[in-house]
Amino acid sequence: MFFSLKNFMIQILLVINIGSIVNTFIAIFFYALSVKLIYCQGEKEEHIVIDQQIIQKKQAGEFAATLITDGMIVGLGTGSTVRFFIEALAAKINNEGLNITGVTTSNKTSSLAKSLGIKLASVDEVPMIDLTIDGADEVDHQLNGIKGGGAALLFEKIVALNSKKNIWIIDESKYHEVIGQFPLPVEVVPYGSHHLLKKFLAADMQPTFRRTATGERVTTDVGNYIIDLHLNRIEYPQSLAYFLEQTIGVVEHGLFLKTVDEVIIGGNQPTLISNTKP
Ligand SMILES: O=C(CO)[C@H](O)[C@H](O)COP(=O)(O)O
Repeated sequence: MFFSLKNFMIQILLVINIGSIVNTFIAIFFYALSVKLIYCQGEKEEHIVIDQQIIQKKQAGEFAATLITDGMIVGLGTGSTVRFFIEALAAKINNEGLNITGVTTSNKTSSLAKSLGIKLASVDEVPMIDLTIDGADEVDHQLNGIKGGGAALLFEKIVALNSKKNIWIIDESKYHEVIGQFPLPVEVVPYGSHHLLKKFLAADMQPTFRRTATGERVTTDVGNYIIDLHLNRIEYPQSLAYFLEQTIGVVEHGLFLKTVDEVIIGGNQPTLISNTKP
């Protein structure tokens, strides 16, 4: 009797244990399923946001092409948004037989424009550029901008400063109250660049050398390095620009202040924001 009661108790305990193990597995299964569902949902939303950005870039680029008229000398910026503009411009030149001269801001843009048959000249071969269409990485409500995500900031600034009018084309995710979320690119001479990095580090600017996917330092079209400053919020862009311009070894920085005349934000009806500041 004693033995059979003991056996009975063991059986009960086994059943309870097996039950709890099964329950644990079921719980783990449903937990994993819910994590996967949340993850997939997040991924899907991220894709929708990215798709939306690409659509707006295309809308802004194509709208900018409608502003180009016969005989213009046109500054051609760099980047994925400008690519849409250049493609639309090349089609317009072909369809309407326009005489357009492009002035490019990078080797990448030169190759693209040449491949599409756009006539090119260097900035020194033209008296003045009529209109430059470029992208931007971030723009604030005063139309200060951060540029250089494509490492072309030096030529972009030279072309912008030699243009009668500058227009940036962006998607709405780049338009913020204050700039600084996008890391600020600073183009530096390789010689002494480690000391510059330490200087920026000491100034709490969170600097990093920009690197390629394979880990090499990114070099610009003229062989300089890019140091990105992770500042998060740039409250006083003018003072920061002044500090960087006084720093030996800095060739150029990505703060484009009082440069742009209009910003086009892509949309079904693109939004045009004019710079009203003198
Ligand atoms: O400044 C730039 C390149 O130096 C680009 O204009 C900027 O990075 C925007 O690029 P995208 O249109 O690909 O978002």
